[in-house]
Amino acid sequence: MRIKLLMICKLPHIRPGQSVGLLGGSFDPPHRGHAAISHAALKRFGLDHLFWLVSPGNPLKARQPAPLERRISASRGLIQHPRIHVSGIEADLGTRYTAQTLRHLRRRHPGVRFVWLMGADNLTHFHRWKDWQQILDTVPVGVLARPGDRISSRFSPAARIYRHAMLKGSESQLLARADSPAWCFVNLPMVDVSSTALRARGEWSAAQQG
Ligand SMILES: Nc1ncnc2c1ncn2[C@@H]1O[C@H](COP(=O)(O)OP(=O)(O)OP(=O)(O)O)[C@@H](O)[C@H]1O
Ligand SMILES: O=C(O)c1ccc[n+]([C@@H]2O[C@H](COP(=O)([O-])O)[C@@H](O)[C@H]2O)c1
Repeated sequence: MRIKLLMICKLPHIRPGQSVGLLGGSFDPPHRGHAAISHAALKRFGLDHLFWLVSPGNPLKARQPAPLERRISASRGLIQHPRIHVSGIEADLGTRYTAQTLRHLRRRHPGVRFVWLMGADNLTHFHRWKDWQQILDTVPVGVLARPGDRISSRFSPAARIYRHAMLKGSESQLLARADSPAWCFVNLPMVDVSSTALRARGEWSAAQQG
């Protein structure tokens, strides 16, 4: 039983020396914006693999998301790429906070270069996350531009406090192999879509079609 649990709690496909992006999110529902930043992150940060960590629930959001199985299945329907994998690893690990998830994954995958990925809106509020400085001090962070937050996020408390650790967009290929703290903001053609807007329009099931 214990052996089975340890196997489930590992991310498949990855090996020491590889660089692996982690995009955590509610994916309630998944949409084109998630796909666009994933493709951009693979390319701009030179990642070998990218995992969507479909979260049991954002610890800062009171609203209960749709059932995890539904969000995972919709995510798998939306993203089909040989190096992008959809996972419910946080539910398997029993973690909810990103710092906790990263601690588990780094322990279980020594030698793998994890990169935490997020849209610019999350950089704006990053200083409210549990152990946010520990995240930045231990794992490179890639931030993808998002409509509405592209400029303001760069003046957020986390961005200001860690300004010394910022790589230029033109240095994005260095991020995965950089010593922490290191973070990099990349611009990309932005996709103005959010799960909130899709839910408000009652488009949850149509979202898979993008
Ligand atoms: N259109 C987008 N452009 C850039 N980043 C995005 C976009 N949509 C989502 N992201 C990023 O993807 C990650 C997961 O996002 P999430 O699943 O919360 O989607 P969301 O559209 O932000 O949802 P909600 O509207 O419910 O907050 C977050 O880091 C978020 O910043
Ligand atoms: O660890 C935290 O304190 C924390 C606070 C807010 C959000 N997160 C994570 O950030 C990711 C994006 O969340 P969301 O709800 O914007 O999709 C998701 O993996 C959440 O678990 C994590």
